Amino acid sequence: MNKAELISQIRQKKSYLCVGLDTDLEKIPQFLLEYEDPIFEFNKCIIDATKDFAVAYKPNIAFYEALGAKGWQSLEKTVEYIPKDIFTIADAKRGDIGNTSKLYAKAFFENMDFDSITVAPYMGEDSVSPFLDFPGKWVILLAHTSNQGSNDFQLMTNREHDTAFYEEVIRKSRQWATDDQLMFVVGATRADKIGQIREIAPDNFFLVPGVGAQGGSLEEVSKYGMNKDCGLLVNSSRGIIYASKEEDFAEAAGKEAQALQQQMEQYLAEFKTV
Ligand SMILES: O=C(O)c1cc(=O)[nH]c(=O)n1[C@@H]1O[C@H](COP(=O)(O)O)[C@@H](O)[C@H]1O
Repeated sequence: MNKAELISQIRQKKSYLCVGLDTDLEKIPQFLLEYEDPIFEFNKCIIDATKDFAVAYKPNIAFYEALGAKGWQSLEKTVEYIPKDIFTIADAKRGDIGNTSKLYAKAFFENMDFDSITVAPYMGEDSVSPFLDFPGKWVILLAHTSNQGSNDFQLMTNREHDTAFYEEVIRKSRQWATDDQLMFVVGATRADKIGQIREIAPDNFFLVPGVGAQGGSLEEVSKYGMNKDCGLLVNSSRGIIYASKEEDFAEAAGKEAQALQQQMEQYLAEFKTV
């Protein structure tokens, strides 16, 4: 999916919601365990209930990999089930020497038809560029993440330029790809920094996880992070998919997604720059 199509979807649905499919056998309603593929059954119900409010889905690959071959099958079926006009993110956080990255890219862009993949920037340009060789596919580079440990390296200062490491990641990687192929991860718990990050990357989309279970503020990230195209995909995983652990789980997820979409509609009217 290209940038114009993504923006058009955001306009139509008045939403920049990404639903995180972090599907865990221990957390899904236990009656689903009777199905042949409980993970896919759960995802299918969640997708049906949330697809009118969401512009993206982000399965976190760890939840599928942990289940071995069966988990990969559930993931493949899930990606195929997501409506084609909705953006898909393989949250795999990959990146390795060039020939290895190329095979990671094949796994997620060819064997499975994901639109994008999350990539760790630590190994540098030749670990990221193989993902960019796939026309129409996106790299979502970790910049300033939502977790506590992000302080360990991402905030280290480059004394020469007086910039933080995560800023260097953004500045440098913007030379490798246009904003048609490159997004950045900025945690919702970093709302205090998002305005400054927007100045460094005015036209790139940001994937913003950390709303919901991690306590990030949707209002703050929208206020300081939005650009003229919206420029945000805000993810919530547990806050939506585990809104109820009973038989009404899909309905509850739909309600949660709708509530976020309604706030987003308001923020799009209030904060989107012209
Ligand atoms: O790349 C990510 O998606 C990601 C980056 C980050 O900085 N923080 C973060 O929580 N995530 C992912 O976003 C999801 C957040 O899930 P919830 O906290 O349940 O909404 C998980 O799949 C995380 O792996």
